[in-house]
Amino acid sequence: MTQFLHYLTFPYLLQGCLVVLALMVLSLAGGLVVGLGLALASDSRSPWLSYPVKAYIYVVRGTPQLMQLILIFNVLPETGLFLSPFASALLALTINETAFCAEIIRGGIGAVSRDQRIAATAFGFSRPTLLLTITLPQALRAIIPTLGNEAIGLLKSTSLASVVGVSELTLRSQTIVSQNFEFLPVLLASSAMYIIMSTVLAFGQQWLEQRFSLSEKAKRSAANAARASFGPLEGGSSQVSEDLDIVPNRGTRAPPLSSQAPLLVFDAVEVSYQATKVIKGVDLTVGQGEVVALLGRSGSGKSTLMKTVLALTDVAAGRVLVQGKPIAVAADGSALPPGKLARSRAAAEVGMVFQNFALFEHMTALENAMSVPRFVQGIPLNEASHRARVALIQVGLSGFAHRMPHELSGGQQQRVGIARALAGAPKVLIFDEPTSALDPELVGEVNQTIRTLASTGITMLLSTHDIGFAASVADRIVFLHEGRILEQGSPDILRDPVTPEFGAFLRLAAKAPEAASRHPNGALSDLVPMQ
Ligand SMILES: Nc1ncnc2c1ncn2[C@@H]1O[C@H](COP(=O)(O)OP(=O)(O)OP(=O)(O)O)[C@@H](O)[C@H]1O
Repeated sequence: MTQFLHYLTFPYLLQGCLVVLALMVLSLAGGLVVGLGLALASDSRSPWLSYPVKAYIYVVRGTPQLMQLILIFNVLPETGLFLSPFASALLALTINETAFCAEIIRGGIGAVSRDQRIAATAFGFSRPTLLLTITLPQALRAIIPTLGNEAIGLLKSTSLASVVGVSELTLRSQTIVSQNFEFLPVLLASSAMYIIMSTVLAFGQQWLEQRFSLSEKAKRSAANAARASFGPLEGGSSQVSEDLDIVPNRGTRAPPLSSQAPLLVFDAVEVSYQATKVIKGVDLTVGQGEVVALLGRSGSGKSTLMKTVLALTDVAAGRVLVQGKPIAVAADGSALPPGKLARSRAAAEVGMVFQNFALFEHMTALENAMSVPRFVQGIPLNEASHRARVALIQVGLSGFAHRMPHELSGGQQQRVGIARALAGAPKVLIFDEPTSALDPELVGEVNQTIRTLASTGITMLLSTHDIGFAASVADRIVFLHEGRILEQGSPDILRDPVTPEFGAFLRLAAKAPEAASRHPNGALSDLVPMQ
């Protein structure tokens, strides 16, 4: 025991631990930095980039680390590059780490929901901003456990450096043993040192997991909210009513300003997925201040048509104009490159609300609402926060600003989604079936929020399966069937469908009792013909 304790505190072995830690920390850091680049390149759409990177990862992961170490130590001098044993070992370990970290990071990025990335793209986040503010923070949180494992594995792998003469812990233990033959105390002491270092790493991993967990962030946000009250916006100060004029609530809906140029124009739009045409020549305009509701069966193309507004899906023929301009096309008719396309989306002043909310899960309600002013419009922090708070008040969620999405009901999450769209001060709001992912009892609060917004005179294009709601909110109903507009007109067309397809659609919808119960002014059957 005395011998064991003697070696456990033996400076020669402790210095070996420092070499182990230096090798581990430096190669992991290098592996993470290069691995991030490799992860992004391996997911690149360009095969010239992705295939070589995939091949590199395949080869590095498939060869023994010891062989890589010996190869680098012996082959590099033949090319005229002489590295110390430590540098050779560090290079070999780092190369190995790049491949493993690339795959770990790629897995983390893949774990971030696609909906969030689509939402950020729709709002005009540039690719680097999307990566830094949405994808990486969530990916890193997801990979902490795997990364902890990787760090511990790497700590042990540093012992391989002993074969090229790096004087790390294993080599130092062997040196002592070869001189005094005290195998047991020396090897037990060095093993205990490895275990102590691994334990520190495991605690570090646990701390990081805790620190970056969503529930921990929720606790911190709640504590912050308790410390600093919500501020002057709460309680209906005059500042609030002034600020709410971002979207002034006039109580009753202003008539559409049809004399002005339309905000949205769909001109003979066609969209195909692979060989299947799903939008087949749609002509539609949405005037300023108009609320247009798209109705149609599931699969009729409502979401696809809405996605064309922000160029989230390619248009095969025709054009879509927002405020008179195409989003994805340059003046010379060429397609905009990604950076310019993101700026074009941001400049379009379109706010979008998604079927599945697509909230940024690592951000509080306030941060979600701040995201567009802050990361897309470059508005300073204080003003972005102010705008976001105003938007949260508009959707009736001022008391929930510091809640994380997972602490909100579906209806509240969707209202945060609406606040996020509003905080960018859009000219047009697009709602893609905003209530279809909600339990029936939560639909009312979201519909009421949309109705209130509609009464302010903001331009809206919305798709819904809820005919009663469409009738109560829209100036114009548009019926889409198999990618074509079959009928459109005032909500009165709901009482008097012309085409058999629209009649059949309305009868089918009228049979759904939950749809009828959602209609604010009575049963849906009052509105639609029952044949
Ligand atoms: N990414 C895609 N790849 C291939 N086909 C797709 C894709 N997205 C949609 N489609 C197809 O395009 C058609 C229109 O889909 P879309 O989602 O626009 O309909 P929708 O009217 O919004 O339906 P729902 O009311 O169920 O949301 C459907 O046949 C659908 O299967």
